[in-house]
Amino acid sequence: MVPSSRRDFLGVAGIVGAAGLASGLESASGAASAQPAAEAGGDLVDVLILGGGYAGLSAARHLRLRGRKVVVLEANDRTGGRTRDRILAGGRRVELGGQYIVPDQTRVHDLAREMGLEMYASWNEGDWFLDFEGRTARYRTSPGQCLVDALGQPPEVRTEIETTVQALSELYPAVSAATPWTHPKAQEWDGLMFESWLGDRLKTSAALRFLTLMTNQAFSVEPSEISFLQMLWFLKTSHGLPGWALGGPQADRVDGGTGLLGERLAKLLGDDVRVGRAVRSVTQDDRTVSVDTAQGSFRARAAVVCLPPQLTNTVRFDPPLPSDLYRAFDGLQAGMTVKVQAVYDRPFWRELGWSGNGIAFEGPQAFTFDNTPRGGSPGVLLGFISADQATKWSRLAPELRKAAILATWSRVYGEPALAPIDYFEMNWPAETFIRCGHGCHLSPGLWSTLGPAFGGERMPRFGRVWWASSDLAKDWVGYLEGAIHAGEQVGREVDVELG
Ligand SMILES: Cc1cc2nc3c(=O)[nH]c(=O)nc-3n(C[C@H](O)[C@H](O)[C@H](O)COP(=O)(O)OP(=O)(O)OC[C@H]3O[C@@H](n4cnc5c(N)ncnc54)[C@H](O)[C@@H]3O)c2cc1C
Repeated sequence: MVPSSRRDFLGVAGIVGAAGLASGLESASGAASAQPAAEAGGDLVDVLILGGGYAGLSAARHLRLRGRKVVVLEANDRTGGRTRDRILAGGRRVELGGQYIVPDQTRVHDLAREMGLEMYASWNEGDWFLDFEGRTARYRTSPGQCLVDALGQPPEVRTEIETTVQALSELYPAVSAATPWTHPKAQEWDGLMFESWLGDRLKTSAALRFLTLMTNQAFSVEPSEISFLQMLWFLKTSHGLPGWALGGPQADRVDGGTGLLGERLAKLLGDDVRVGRAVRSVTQDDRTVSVDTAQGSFRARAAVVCLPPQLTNTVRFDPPLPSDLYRAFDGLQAGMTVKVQAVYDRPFWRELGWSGNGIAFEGPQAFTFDNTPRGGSPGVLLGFISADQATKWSRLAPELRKAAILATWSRVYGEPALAPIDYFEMNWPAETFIRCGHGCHLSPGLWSTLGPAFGGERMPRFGRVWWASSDLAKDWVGYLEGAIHAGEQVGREVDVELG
């Protein structure tokens, strides 16, 4: 496809303010076929994709399906980004990163089907535990049911929690996922910390603790780190509060793991995926983009940066990024999530009537889920350590952390929980090429001023360089669905511009 008119095309160029860089993609098209193999990196390809997570792989696949020649440059020695499986003794896999998929996330469901993998429901039979203020409650949960009753608190706590969740639910739909700064109250809400908004409403400390924990778990942040606008935007792009964060059951899983799903997607692209290629710099002129790695240079007519976006400024851009785009990326703060898992020969807690799911307000791992692979063996307990708890516990010696985590589980499930046959942790913010948990958020006050740099309805762009990642998606931000959504959207936008 070609831009509908020269004027439309220049309109896009005007948006990115790229000092003339955006013009000329159409003529580069001719140049690509007439003058291939122009430099050390080999052939001039259509599009270089920087980063081989779900966003990068989805963009590459989309462009490949439209006949574009693409090369994916991935820094790590594997693709998949924030997904990865660990293969247990016996060959079953468990997920170390993103794993749960809700029914509405149709892109992941479709991808799993296409890659020959089935989805299955997370385990939710049996009782949940709730550790709160020195008391362990045992309760049953079902879709739509909230754990508030199990807190054992006076009725006003329940009322405060319910009315606050209701107030959020009424406000977030009016915030645009693509252009949150256009809301009439955007500036006011971007200057208001979510913590202050909660503090003004809540009179009981139990309600505040509950809503803080929910924020930590659902979005990997503290209410003191984000503006009220950021919170409403999170809710908008996540389609509301996830049911599990209120004590409902977890979503579905991919049989074999989301790591395997990413591996199959990468396999489709074959040799066009190059691992071990950490991008150091991106240079563009009005015809091509050159990308430099320690293992050589590559050249294309366009490039898509699919890194975790808060790592954008670890790459040198020539010409430099416009100041608003640079500052917008610079203003992204990483959320914190660490996953810990203990493996047992069988899910023995199920025999005691426990589901293997629960919530501990005091434990390092606030949420626990039964992560046993489909088929029921071996038994796996999964814990999430999030936000400030993750920062605090990451500083401690691994033995201390492990002891505290297993102690939480043994208080509920008894002594066998202290003796797993395998135990492992995945600290995503400590990973060199990830450096964040589920995702990231903009520092308070920046949405209303710098938000437009992220492209509005379109993906961010500077000349011949575009961006895509789950954190920049226009829907399902911070989810695998968002990564695919962003990858496909950028694929469409680049394809149109290449003509
Ligand atoms: C602990 C945890 C739990 C999660 N749980 C869920 C869940 O249950 N459900 C869900 O849907 N989502 C979940 N997510 C979120 C989901 O995993 C992410 O949204 C998604 O994987 C992000 O994909 P991406 O392609 O945008 O980015 P990434 O997966 O981060 O990919 C970016 C890629 O860029 C590469 N890279 C970095 N620097 C360079 C460089 N200089 N040069 C070249 N390559 C580079 C990285 O190595 C990486 O492969 C979770 C995430 C975490 C961390």
